[in-house]
Amino acid sequence: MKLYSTNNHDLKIDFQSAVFNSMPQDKGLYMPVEIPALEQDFIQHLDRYTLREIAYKVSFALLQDDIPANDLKSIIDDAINFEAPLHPLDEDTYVLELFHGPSLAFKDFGARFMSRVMAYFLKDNEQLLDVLVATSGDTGGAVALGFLGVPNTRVTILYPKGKVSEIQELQLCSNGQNIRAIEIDGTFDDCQHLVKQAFADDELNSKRRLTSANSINIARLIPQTFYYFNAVAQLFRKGKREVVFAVPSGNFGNIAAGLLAYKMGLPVKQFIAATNVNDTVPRFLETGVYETRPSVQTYANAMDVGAPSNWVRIMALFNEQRESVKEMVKSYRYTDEQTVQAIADIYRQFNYVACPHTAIAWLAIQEYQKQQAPADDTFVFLSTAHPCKFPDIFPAEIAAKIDIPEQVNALRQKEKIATAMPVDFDAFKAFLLTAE
Ligand SMILES: Cc1ncc(COP(=O)(O)O)c(C=O)c1O
Ligand SMILES: N[C@@H](CCOP(=O)(O)O)C(=O)O
Repeated sequence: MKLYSTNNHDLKIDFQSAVFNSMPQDKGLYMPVEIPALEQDFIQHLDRYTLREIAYKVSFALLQDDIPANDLKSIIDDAINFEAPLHPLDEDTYVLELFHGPSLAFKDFGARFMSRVMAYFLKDNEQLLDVLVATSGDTGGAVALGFLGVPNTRVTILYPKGKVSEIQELQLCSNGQNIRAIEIDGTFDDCQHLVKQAFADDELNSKRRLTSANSINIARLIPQTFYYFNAVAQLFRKGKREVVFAVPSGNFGNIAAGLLAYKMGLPVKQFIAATNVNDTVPRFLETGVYETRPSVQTYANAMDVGAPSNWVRIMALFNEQRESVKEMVKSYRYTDEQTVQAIADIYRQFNYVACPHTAIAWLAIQEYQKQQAPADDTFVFLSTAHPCKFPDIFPAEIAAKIDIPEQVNALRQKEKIATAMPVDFDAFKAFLLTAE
């Protein structure tokens, strides 16, 4: 697969280079030069395939020139070793549960695939790979588990102090080995900015081999297409064909992957990007003005992103045409009060406990339904994290219903180890240069 920079269409590189360089020097993002259309026979008969078979077919269409078929299959089988089931709320509404991986968030798809792809490409005796990741809550934990013990790699996680849940923090800060955490006295956007500054710093790049495990890295995006195909496969088995996906969105990597799947031929009627009050994208779609703002802290903390890095990819998928994006992507925003109310409503109506991010996607479906003429649609909202990661958000009655997975009980026994740091690039650079 050849990739170009969204800031310079003449700059083209191969997949392996894009994985290790993660971001072009011109600060664009890498996108496939050509998006392969999947065979109609495969699309029409998705229901015949398992998640892993789908993952292999989709990734092979993209990466056949980069990773031999058998190696790709081994990577998939190792990385995607958990399911993404659809849970019915009613006849036409389903939750796509993406939290059955080790870190209990959808990030496991991207992080596990990416770590295995990097390990595959890394050669013995190469310079240590410094993997940087900014997190607003979930990415860091998934990346930590994805890279834990991977030889020749070292992960540095930056997270905003006081803005992640206790369980998320333990997932970031209790790994040891080749994983270390920095607690930044700022917002997620500050963390993301520090990481981007590191990639642009000549001295740092001459002395360290840096790469990103954020969704700016194309290796994170590809595996996130798998579960959209697999959701449609599950719906086909139920005889359902017209699907509307609602995606809780922050950095817009998840929905960008859904739109990539759509461009590869996945039949989808509509995407809905649901945000909290960090509403850069819904404002842009309404007004045409793309204005990033400092992020605001909310209950859906992993979506507290004021400058969503993947939006440029979505614009690129639609040839920079806002009107075309608007046709395929509706976008609505919600406050914390609405989020808490939605959690209670979902619980009361369906006896289902949704995390705050997931609840926002459900709200967006309600809004979309109000605005459209009735149709024979099936609604799928993505559940991006296990509710146990956010125990403080739920009223006691609902919290009591949450099944706590074994790995969370084990986490609570562990010690938090993190380096405290202000929002100061010099301090971050010194840390990367001096620490062994
Ligand atoms: C639980 C959860 N929901 C939603 C999101 C938003 O996803 P994206 O940043 O891909 O838009 C995130 C973080 O990325 C998350 O951790
Ligand atoms: N919501 C994310 C923020 C990082 O986004 P990513 O798209 O780069 O993974 C998180 O949970 O950390």
